[in-house]
Amino acid sequence: MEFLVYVLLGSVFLFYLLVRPFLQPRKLLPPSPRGLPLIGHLHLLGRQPHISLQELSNKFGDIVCLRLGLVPAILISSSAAAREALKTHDQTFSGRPYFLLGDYVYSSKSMVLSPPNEHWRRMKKLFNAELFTANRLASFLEVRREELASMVSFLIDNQSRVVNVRELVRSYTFNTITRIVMSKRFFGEKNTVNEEEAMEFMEVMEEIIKFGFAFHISELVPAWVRWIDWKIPAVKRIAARENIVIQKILDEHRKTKSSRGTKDFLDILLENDTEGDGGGNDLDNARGTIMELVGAGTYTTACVIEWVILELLRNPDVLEKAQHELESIVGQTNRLVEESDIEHLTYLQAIVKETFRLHPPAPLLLRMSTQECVISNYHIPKGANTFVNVYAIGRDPGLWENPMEFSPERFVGSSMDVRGQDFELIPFGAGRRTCAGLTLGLKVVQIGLANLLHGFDWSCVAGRDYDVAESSVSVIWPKKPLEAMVTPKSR
Ligand code: HEM
Repeated sequence: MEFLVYVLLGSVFLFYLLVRPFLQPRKLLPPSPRGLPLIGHLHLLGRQPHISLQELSNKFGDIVCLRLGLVPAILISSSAAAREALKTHDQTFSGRPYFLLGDYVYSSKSMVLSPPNEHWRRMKKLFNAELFTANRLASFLEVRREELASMVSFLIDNQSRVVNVRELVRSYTFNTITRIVMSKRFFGEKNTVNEEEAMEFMEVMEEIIKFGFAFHISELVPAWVRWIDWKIPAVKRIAARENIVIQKILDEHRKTKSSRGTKDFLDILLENDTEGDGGGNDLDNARGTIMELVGAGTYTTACVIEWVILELLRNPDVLEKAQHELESIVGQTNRLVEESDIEHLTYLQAIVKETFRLHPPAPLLLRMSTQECVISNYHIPKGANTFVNVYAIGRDPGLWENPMEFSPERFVGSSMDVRGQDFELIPFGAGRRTCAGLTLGLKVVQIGLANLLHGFDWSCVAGRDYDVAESSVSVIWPKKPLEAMVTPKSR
């Protein structure tokens, strides 16, 4: 008898398990293309994922459900859905996907790659209260001026020669950011490091960026099987190399402390390092953060300036208008354009916005849903890697008239901005994971450009292509490094 009761209860329980999925209200997932076993939709990403994903959303809609390996993913490609995700559900989408790099190279002390954990919150507070305040940024005004002057004098010395614009602007943004972050200058005559050290730093940084932008098996499987990733030894080697480079910087930084008039970011990070071992040896926080700040702040700013110059060479009427504005606001003088001039240079600001619209350096925002939610009536599962396609939004014909045309005029008289409030244009992201260096990044771009355009005439090099093909790795540069003829204005 007892046995029969057990059998009956067991059968009822089994029946419940079988029918349970049908009793619950069905959750409507976003549409999804047909995937392959194991890899899911990975093969659809191609060499330029922002473009492949844009094509996918043209077919399947603003929100698409994907699977990358065994990890669920969501693709968002409209400004309305981006607003819902990054504003209405800001906290839910404040996660980042898992990156192998974050675990090993940054010892889980990355700001950019961390989930919204205690470490990230502490760093965010420090960034907002100490590093990126208006006063702190003002304390580096002279650094920015010196680097502008140095770029200008390089061009005067090399006038009427073909200039490699990528090298020129990369040196400018690199020197500016590394001086602010750690009082070091890597390029040019007055560099504070020797060539070998500069090469090593750049190589490590590029290795990290390249590694970070590739997919690795551990990023495509559940957490408990990440150990199978055969790239772990490679990432450990990169971490070891990075450690040596950073340790050198930290040792030297400590020695030169008394000679620094202004505190740099590293000084502040070290003063606030309560997570390290306190003995001045570990300093994981500072280690990861300085490399990240340099990585996040240099290539992005340099590539925007390069895209602007390329678009101006393709659109000489826009170039002429920008130079005309500069002459009328700054005057026909040989002085540097100052940061205080920028607010009056509205056409220049419109050019920068238009370039961000067509060529956002980071075309995909990478987030992770930290809990379930509903967007545009679709169910979004917890733990979904989420791509917001900033590139597709910037070229959406439903939002922009003649979206493929470079036309800064569309921003003249418009209050639309790049600071994360207008979801049609979010090159710096939006919400709580928005770019921490937004204000600094914009300053470096705008003032760099203003001086390049005010002081010099620009023209194409005969026989060179000036198309807008894009590179396929890391931040999105023009495919070929831009070259141009640059002549100082005769005044
Ligand atoms: C034109 C220049 C720049 C562009 C276009 C840019 C773009 C971005 C984007 C798209 C993100 C991800 C935002 C999101 O997920 O919503 C980001 C994050 C970040 N950026 Fe920038 N960035 C620029 C300059 C800088 C500079 C100059 C720095 C610092 C020196 C910086 C530091 C960071 C950091 C620390 C994060 C991570 C924030 C977090 O995860 O909480 N960026 N940036």
